[in-house]
Amino acid sequence: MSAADLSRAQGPAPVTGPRMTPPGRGGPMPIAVGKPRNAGATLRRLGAMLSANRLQIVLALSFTLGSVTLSTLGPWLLGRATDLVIGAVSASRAIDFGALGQLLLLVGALQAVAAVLNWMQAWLINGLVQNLSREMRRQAEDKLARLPLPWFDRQPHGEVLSRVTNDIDNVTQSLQQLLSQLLLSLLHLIGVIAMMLLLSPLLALAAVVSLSLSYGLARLLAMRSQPLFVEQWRWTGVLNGEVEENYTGHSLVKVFGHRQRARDAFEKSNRGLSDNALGAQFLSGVIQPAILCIGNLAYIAVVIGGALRVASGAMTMGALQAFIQYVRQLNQPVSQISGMAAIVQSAAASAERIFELLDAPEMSPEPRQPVDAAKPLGHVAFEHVRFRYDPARPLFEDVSLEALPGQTVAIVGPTGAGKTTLVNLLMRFYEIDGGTIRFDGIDTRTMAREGLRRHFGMVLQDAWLFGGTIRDNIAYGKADATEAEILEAARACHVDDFVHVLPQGYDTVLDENGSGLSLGQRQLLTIARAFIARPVVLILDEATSSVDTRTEILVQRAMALLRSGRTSFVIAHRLSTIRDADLIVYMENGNVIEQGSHDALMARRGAYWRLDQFQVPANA
Ligand SMILES: Nc1ncnc2c1ncn2[C@@H]1O[C@H](COP(=O)(O)OP(=O)(O)OP(=O)(O)O)[C@@H](O)[C@H]1O
Repeated sequence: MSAADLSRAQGPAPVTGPRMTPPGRGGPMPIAVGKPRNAGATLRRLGAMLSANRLQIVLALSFTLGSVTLSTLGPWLLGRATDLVIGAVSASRAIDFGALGQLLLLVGALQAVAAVLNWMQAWLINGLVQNLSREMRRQAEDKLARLPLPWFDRQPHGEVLSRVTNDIDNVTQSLQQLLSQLLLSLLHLIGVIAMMLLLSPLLALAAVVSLSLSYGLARLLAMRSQPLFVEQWRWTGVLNGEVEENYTGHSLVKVFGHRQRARDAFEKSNRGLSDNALGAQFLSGVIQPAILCIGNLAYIAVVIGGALRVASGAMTMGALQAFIQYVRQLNQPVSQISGMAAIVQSAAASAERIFELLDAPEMSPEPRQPVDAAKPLGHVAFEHVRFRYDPARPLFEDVSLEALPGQTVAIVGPTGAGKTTLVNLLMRFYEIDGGTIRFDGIDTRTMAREGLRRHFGMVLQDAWLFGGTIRDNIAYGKADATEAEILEAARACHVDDFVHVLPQGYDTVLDENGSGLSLGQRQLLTIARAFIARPVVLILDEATSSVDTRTEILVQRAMALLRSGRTSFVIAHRLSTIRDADLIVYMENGNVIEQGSHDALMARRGAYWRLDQFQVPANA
């Protein structure tokens, strides 16, 4: 059995993925996660999740409205101040500095209040979105623990990890932007257009026409650049894959003389990436200058038209000044709103992937009143067990075997025989389709999964360690392990032999690959971990990988000690190590072909005998 089987049960580790740069927009970028299938329904569901904090949303909306209204009044009041000065000068009157001061103070106060309201809405929305993000992570984490292993089999690991990390992250960042900026920009746009219409409907029309032109052009360029961005990220993925493959298989690439082929493939991907990135960046880079250019032309038209209206007395100088300021403010909300479409799409696609995970069918529910063995003895029995991973591919059709308390049962057979599957079913990583598996006479389906698994200890081929000290790695087997127990386990399993020569001893920090320790040492460490847990039933997956002879003897010795006095299932790859097992079960294509003691099976001269003959030279 590989550690992958176990790690599937233990859930994912974080990964990061590429982020996509949409045209003409700064700030956090949406991830290239594809198009949502049903954006409307997904956004409604997101909205329903957000509506749990209705009060915060209403407050944030009110603050935004207040902030935009106050800041939009600024240019108009300044225009009135200008008219006050010009009116006094042209009528050769003294300037009313009192009124002027009041107007300027009012503008300053309005801007200050608007800034405070703006800050408060950002703070509220930040809290709102972070709450949602935390809730989504919590739900995803809970869900992963409830999903059956077959679900994980169908998903690439990276895909699951990406949903829990990148997608939630993307939804959070996008919502943050959407909620704070979209509304602000929309209200700002409405406010500015309303003020312009009030000041001069004719000039307002000219400004709105120019605005529509810039928007149309921006959309056209964005549509052209979009496929190039998609290609850019596709090539980035290909290139990343190649770099990873060539880096991890560096020596193999060289040994098999594939260096030139790897270089050619890399060159192709590298060119694909740079060509598409160049096109995408060029088109998206043109958007801002084009908008700016149209905006400037409109600005000139407004200034000339406005000046003519002032000259004809249809408009005051202050009104023109205010109008020009509003024209200047028009572009920003428009470009922000146009960039939001990409964020909405990206957020909806990510949210859809998260909801897919949250809605995936779960494991069969736990029994209402789970049964457990009061004094577990370790009696395990498979009774006519039927099981298929794939309904169309038969595997276990009628498997029966029994391990009495304290017995060692060795499971042997060619690759793909079903040895790991037997363990998967025993631990209820998968549910059987028929028959019964009993633990101390209790049908395991009537036990809680956690409760059942507590009786088992596993030592797998791929010695699974986690980032932490050697002490932590041993103590992982027992939550409240004392120092004396850790030392006892370490000594019994020959871990102490190599740890006491390490400069940091038991405080030596390992990474999750256990680098710094040999394979044999890592195996000894996992044996010590099982030793300290003192489970009733042991599952040992014998190492096939070669370790040096001395370490192998130590591993064998530690495993033998671990087995003594407890029921053990040993997935054996070398028959020499299981000759003294109480029961040897020979499997092939999911069927138990033979079972009995070594001597009995040898006497039968069947499949086991043939396997033994085949292995003799290796064992000799
Ligand atoms: N998660 C899975 N989904 C679908 N089929 C699977 C899954 N795991 C194993 N199988 C299939 O079930 C059969 C038994 O596999 P299993 O891993 O139990 O064999 P094994 O005897 O442990 O092999 P090995 O000695 O190579 O580890 C194989 O045909 C395998 O392809």
